[in-house]
Parts: sequence; C-alpha cells; structure tokens
Amino acid sequence: MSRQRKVALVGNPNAGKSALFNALTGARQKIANYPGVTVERKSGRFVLPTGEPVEMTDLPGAYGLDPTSPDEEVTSKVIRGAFEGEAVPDVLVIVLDASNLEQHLVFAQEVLALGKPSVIALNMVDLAERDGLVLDAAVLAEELGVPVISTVAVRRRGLAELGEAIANAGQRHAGPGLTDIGPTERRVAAHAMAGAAILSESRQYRLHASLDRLLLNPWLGPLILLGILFVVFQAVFAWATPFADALEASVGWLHDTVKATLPESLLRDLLTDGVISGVGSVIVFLPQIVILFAFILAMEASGYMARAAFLMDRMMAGVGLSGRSFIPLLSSFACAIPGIMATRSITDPKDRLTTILIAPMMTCSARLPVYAVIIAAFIPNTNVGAGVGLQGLVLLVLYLAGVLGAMAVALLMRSSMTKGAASGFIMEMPKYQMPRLKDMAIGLWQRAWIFLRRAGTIIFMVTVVLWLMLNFPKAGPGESQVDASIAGKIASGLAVVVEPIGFNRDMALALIPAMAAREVAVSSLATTYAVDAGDNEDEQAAELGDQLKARWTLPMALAFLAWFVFAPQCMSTIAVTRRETNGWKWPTFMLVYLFVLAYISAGVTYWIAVAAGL
Ligand SMILES: Nc1nc2c(ncn2[C@@H]2O[C@H](COP(=O)(O)OP(=O)(O)OP(=O)(O)O)[C@@H](O)[C@H]2O)c(=O)[nH]1
Ligand SMILES: [Mg+2]
Repeated sequence: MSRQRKVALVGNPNAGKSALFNALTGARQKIANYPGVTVERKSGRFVLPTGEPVEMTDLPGAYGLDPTSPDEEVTSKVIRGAFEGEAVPDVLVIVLDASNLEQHLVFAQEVLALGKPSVIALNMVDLAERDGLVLDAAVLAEELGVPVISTVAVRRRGLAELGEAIANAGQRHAGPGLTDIGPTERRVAAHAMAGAAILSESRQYRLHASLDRLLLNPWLGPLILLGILFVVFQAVFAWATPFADALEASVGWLHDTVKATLPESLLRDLLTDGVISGVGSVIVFLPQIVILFAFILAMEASGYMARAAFLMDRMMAGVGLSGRSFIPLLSSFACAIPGIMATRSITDPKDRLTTILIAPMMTCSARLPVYAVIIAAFIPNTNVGAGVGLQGLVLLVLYLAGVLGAMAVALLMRSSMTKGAASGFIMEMPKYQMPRLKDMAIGLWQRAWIFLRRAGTIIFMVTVVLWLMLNFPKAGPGESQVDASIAGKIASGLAVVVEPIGFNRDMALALIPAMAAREVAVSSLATTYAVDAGDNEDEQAAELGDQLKARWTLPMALAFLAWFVFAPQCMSTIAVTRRETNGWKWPTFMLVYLFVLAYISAGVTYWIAVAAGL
C-alpha cells in the first residue's frame, strides 16, 4: 500500500491558513486577525472528494523561504522536506489573501518555483468584494500555471472545489519561468499579475481609512486604547456580579447540603472544607474570566488588536523592544505559556529572550481570581466619579503595574544583558472585520474549559494535599488545628521570611501551594479558613471575603496584591522557558529576579500603606 499523501498549507501570515485548515479538517487551531498566530506546524486528517484520506498540515505564515525567525524556519523546512522526521509534502496549497493580492503573490511565486504540485486558494474573496474588488481567478490560474480556487474559509465557501483541485494537483502547466528570478522581478511580476486579475476596483476603503486615522492617531489613539481597557476592567467587575453571586450561592448550598447529609467523618470534612470550599472558591471567578476574554477575542477578531500593537510600537521602541513583541506579550494576558511560545515569530534572538523574560509580568488569567477576591474584600464597591467603579479602577492599576514593571525590566535588560538596537516594526495591518459570533463562542468555550479543567485537576489536587497537611497531626485540646498541622508548621517557618513585608502566617501558607498555579492561593486560603473554623458554625458560614476582612489589615491585602503582580508562581511557565531557551540558565534567572521584585514591591506597598495610616 502506498503511503498517505501529505498536503501542506502555506502562505503569508494572516492569509487564513488556519481558518482553512480548521474548515477542512474539523480541527480547532487558534485563528485571530493579526499575523503570527500559528508558530508551530499542526497536522490533521482530510478526506478528498475522491475518498482518498490525506494528512493536512497547517504551517506558520512566512514572507519568504529564507527564514528570518524561528517560526518561518519551520515552514521553510517542512515544505523543502528538510524537517527532521517528516516526509516532504506531496501537494502544496498556497493560501492568498484576495484583498491583499499583490503582496501575497510575491511569496506565492517563490513557493511555485520549487516545482511541487500546487493549488492556490484565493481566500478572503468576501473581504475583497466588500472592499469593491472584482477578481478573475482564471486570469491568475493562467498566469501562474496552477489551479486557482476562490474560497471563504470562515464561511466554508469553495471547499469542495479546493478538495477537487488538491486531488488532481499535478505539475504546473505552462506559465512564465519562475525559477531563476530574484525578489525584485517577483515583485514586478506580482504587480502585473494583480493588475491583470483585478477587473474592477471601487475605492470603498474610505470608512476604514478614516477609522485608522482616528485609532492610529499618535495622540488620540493611545487615549482611545486606554479608554477601551478602562471599560473592559469596569465590566469585569460590574457585569460579573450577578453570575458570580449565583455561583457562590450554589457552592454554599452544595457545601451545606453535603455537610448535613453525610455522617460526620474525615471524608465528609475533606469533601466540604477541602474540595468544595477550595475548588469552589476558584470556580466562582468563571464569569469574570469569560467577560475578560469576550473583550480580548472581540478585539482580536475585529483587527483592533493589531492597531493596538502598532500604537504600542513607539513605547516598545523606547524600551528597546519591537512591536513584534506585542503579540506575544498580549497572549501572555491569557497565559504566559502560549505567550512565550509566540515569541518564535521574533527575528532578533536578544529581542526574543527579553520578551520571554518579561512575559510572566503580563497579568495572566490565573491572577484574576487572586486579585478579584482581595479587591472584593478590601476595596469598597463605590464610585469615584460618574460611573467609574473603584474596584475596576484598582484592577486596571494592577494590570498596568505589571506592564510598567515589564517595560522597566526590558529597558534595564536591553541596556545590559541583552544589549542591542530595537528592530523596526514590520507587521501589516489586518482588515477590520465584524467578529463572528460562532468563532467568539468557540473561543470563549475553549477559555472557560481551560479554566474549569485547571480547577478540576491541578487546583483540586493541590487543595486535597493541602487539606491533608492541614488536618494532621490532630491538634490537642485548646490548640488550633492549623497551628498544630504540618502545613501550619511549615508556614510558620516561611512566615519569618515574609514577615518584614507584612505577610502573616496564613498568607505564607497560601504562597507555597500557589507555586503550582496562582489560583491555588485562593483555594488555599479558603481551605485554611474552613479548617480553622472547625465546628464553629458562624465562622463556617462566613464567606471567604468576610474571613479575609476579619483577619487581614488593608496594608496586608495591598502587599499581597503587589506580590502577585510580580511573583513567578507557575511551574509550567518555568518549564516552557527552559524549553524555549534550551537550558536552566534563563528560567533560573527569571525565577530569582521575579521573586526579588515581588518581595520588594510587596514590602514597599506594605510600609507605604502603613505610613499612610490605611
Ligand atoms: N472574511 C474572511 N475572514 C477570514 C477568511 N479566512 C480567514 N479569515 C479571518 O482572517 C483572520 C486570519 O486567519 P488565520 O487563519 O488565523 O490566518 P493564518 O494564515 O493562519 O495566520 P498566521 O497563523 O498568523 O500565519 C482571522 O480573523 C480569520 O477569522 C475569509 O475567507 N473571509
Ligand atoms: Mg495560522
């Protein structure tokens, strides 16, 4: 039996390769409206209309076959058959953005020159039409000597025809010589071909052009960006409340019901005080996570995110980074792991290293529960101006503190360890699009699922272990269970170290399991106070926020927040940094400098707050 044929999707960044890959294979690769989303190859199965199954590979976007960054290198190697352990593709599907034809044709010619059986997917014809372009695919097919199929990946248009063409793909039929021409000739040819294929062009760009003039204005642009962020953080608190309250009530009900139904035993206490109190205390933040990501996904899909990157470029250049670092840093607001992986699209190695090292300072979604629980307990829910909630404002300040800290560190590094000039900004602006509801729903569902899975696995496990360590050995009469326990003893040791920055024993206790994942800080506090409450019914009924208010002062709470802005409390981030930098040197450095920063900022916050009489 002959081996399964391989088909690879290639093209410029943001052409819609992953969207096409998803449509053809049913996969759920991340797609977003800016270049550099895919940084690793990914394969799936696709059955051609002839019934033949083929292996389809989605590749990172590239501008040329001479790679300038690690992700482009993957693409170049795979299509040349130089990727270790991977067979050379039999058919190439070259994906073009129809509304950006001339530019995309340059790379297409370079790929065609390889002489492999190829098919062109003229994608995004809907956007081209919207912009008033009428294209003739037949002219392009004639000029390039390969089949050209018009597609709209996100509406599954043209997929059958594309499958047909892949099944029949053969050598190029006649067409101009492509092999021995250089980049300049390719550009000239691309201009001529695009000119011939575009039948008519009415300038309907006006609205988008004026939108860009407004959003990219050097003065108004950053203000608008800040305004949008402001609304986002207000919404995270304001809109989530009813949902969070309902969730909290359900968790409380479950806790009480289990406690009332099961006979008194260690197992019952493990279930109620450990699992339900601990994991439940994290799950109640699901609505806030979903709201935050709804905004992020909408900004990504609409094309605004790329504009924000452009705006940030000046600031990034100021600290010695390029705008290319923006997308990785932005992904780090979800989680530093995909963020650090996204740095593969950064050309300059020192630029890339700096970006990796500061990525953990972007506020990942695991910090949101920690911030939210402390803010809800200690920051009054008042307005500091018309419609400006204080809680949302504090949250925004915490996010900004991370960003500013990162910028300061980048500046320091770029003028010492990773010295070098900032490279220029070369990202192209994607077109504005209305976010599609279905994509948003899938994206939100994926984020929610990641969050719930963490709650069900790592947070669950760490909570159970902590509960056991809190319950043994058993306290003698008159002694508090937490004081007597193993966990309490360990925490008392650590408390000596963190006392100077205002932390008490319980806070120290929360920091250790939170090394596994930051949200665990919340579940640890909930479990600790549930165990501490023992059989005292009033204390048991008290919600975590009330427990915190009763036991912590405001300066302590603020110091705890400041700690979490910087502390590198996430094993997976350290692991991925080791992988991406090929060694232990940089992850160790990252751990040390972030802990030092966290310690100093918590201490400074605490002592200033105390001095201010808070
Ligand atoms: N209107 C329209 N939008 C599309 C089409 N195909 C893709 N998109 C959108 O274009 C954007 C980019 O799509 P991706 O599939 O992420 O592009 P890519 O080529 O994989 O990009 P990289 O991974 O960065 O190289 C996304 O916002 C998609 O929703 C299309 O045919 N029509
Ligand atoms: Mg992609």
